[in-house]
Amino acid sequence: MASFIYTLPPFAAFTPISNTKYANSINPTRNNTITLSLASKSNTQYQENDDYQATLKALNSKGRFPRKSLGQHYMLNSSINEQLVSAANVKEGDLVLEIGPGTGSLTNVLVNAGATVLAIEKDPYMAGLVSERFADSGCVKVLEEDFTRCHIYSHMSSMVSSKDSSSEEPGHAKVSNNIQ
Ligand SMILES: C[S@@+](CC[C@H](N)C(=O)[O-])C[C@H]1O[C@@H](n2cnc3c(N)ncnc32)[C@H](O)[C@@H]1O
Repeated sequence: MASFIYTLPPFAAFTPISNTKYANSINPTRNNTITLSLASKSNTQYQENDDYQATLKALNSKGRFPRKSLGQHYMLNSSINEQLVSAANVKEGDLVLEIGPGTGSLTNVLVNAGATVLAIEKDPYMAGLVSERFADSGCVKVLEEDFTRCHIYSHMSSMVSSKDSSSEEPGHAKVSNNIQ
């Protein structure tokens, strides 16, 4: 598994920020029952806690198991996601392409950092889940697609233009993922 966030000084070179191997994630070989309950947003954060217990509880009720074929295992430690986002220096106004949001735990931290997120998720169930989770946020667009077949540029550029027209100082475009 590779876990990293790339920072693109507007559409320039990639710089890997971090690599976490299987730490604090649900192993798909474990017999965990998985359901994701959708948290309500607080005043400043979309969801305050995405830690192990919260995620297990969330993954519990719909009998949903991680699919090995899609390399599904989920980050259960919100502080690691916070470190990733901090290391990538994600700031208010940034536009982040997130490949494979899964449960949306990293998405949540990105949103709380002030980013707008384009999340591309191949699994229809997880895509629906993330869409629902962030439906009210106004800053997450979810595409149910295989990122290798997705016309990322057109989606990113349409989001960049809409952001540029609404802000005085455009942010950076960044890419994050945690896929196997
Ligand atoms: C290892 S999980 C990580 C989920 C989440 N980022 C986390 O850290 O908890 C990888 C995610 O990528 C998705 N995925 C795998 N291959 C993909 C592809 N080709 N295009 C889009 N999403 C993909 C999986 O369905 C899964 O939700």
